Amino acid sequence: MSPLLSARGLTMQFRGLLAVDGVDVDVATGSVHGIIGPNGAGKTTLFNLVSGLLQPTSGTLTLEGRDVTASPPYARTRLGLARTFQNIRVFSDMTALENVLTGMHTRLETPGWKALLPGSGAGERAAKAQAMELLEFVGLTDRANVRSGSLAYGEQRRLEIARALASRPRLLLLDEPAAGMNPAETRELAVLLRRLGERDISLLLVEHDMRFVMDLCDRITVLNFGRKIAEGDPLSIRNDPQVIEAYLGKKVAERLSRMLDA
Ligand SMILES: Nc1ncnc2c1ncn2[C@@H]1O[C@H](COP(=O)(O)OP(=O)(O)OP(=O)(O)O)[C@@H](O)[C@H]1O
Repeated sequence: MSPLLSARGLTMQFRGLLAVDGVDVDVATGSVHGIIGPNGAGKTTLFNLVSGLLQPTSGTLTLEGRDVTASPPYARTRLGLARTFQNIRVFSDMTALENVLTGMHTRLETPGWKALLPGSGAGERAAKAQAMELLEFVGLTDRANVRSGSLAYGEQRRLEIARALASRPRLLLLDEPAAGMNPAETRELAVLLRRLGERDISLLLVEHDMRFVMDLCDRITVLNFGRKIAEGDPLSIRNDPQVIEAYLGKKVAERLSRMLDA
């Protein structure tokens, strides 16, 4: 089966700096794929290239076999790509339900926000029912009519995911989904993300929380100084000497390896 998302030689140069340097990545249908790497490795830049916020200096990107290298973000959304942001972006003055309805505008004939207007009848009811189903899926049914700005942090993150799901993505990009969460919220999030597979949604995520990444991902790509230095399942990545060295520095990695060998 051809990959859902495929990057070939993806490169992004900011003036003299190669933030992403000739990266090849395939995200398989049905997989949870993590991107990790030390600070400044190029993870966010890679993510912005995939979602279309940045145009690569060179390289190609295909989504289900279609070349989307030059497509703007909204066109990628129509083709099945959705994302959440590191700094949660919900509309804090809208209710949770209204936020999810805004996420439907890419695929509804009656845009989500219009469905909120009185008198839009069947369209309004159908859109609300779908939005409520998504709120139920993320565990926020009883918060539907609460102003989003007053939700707890972990709830806002789940709301952002519900809104992203409203565009019916095939691939959901999550930028540091566990950032700022307490351990209980992180565990709940992992359970929720695993259940996305039941909906035929694949995941590509950037994350610093190693335990979260190792527990959740089927496959991990490791970047360092913009280059891909390793790729594989969590166990092989955990034991990869180049990955250990990238995180710990050469000297510490060598000392650790000597200690483990002794
Ligand atoms: N718009 C930009 N202009 C110039 N340089 C940039 C720009 N965006 C990122 N960079 C540089 O590109 C490199 C990669 O940055 P990026 O934010 O992609 O790394 P990262 O792996 O996401 O880091 P972190 O884990 O700290 O978020 C860094 O050296 C960064 O300073």
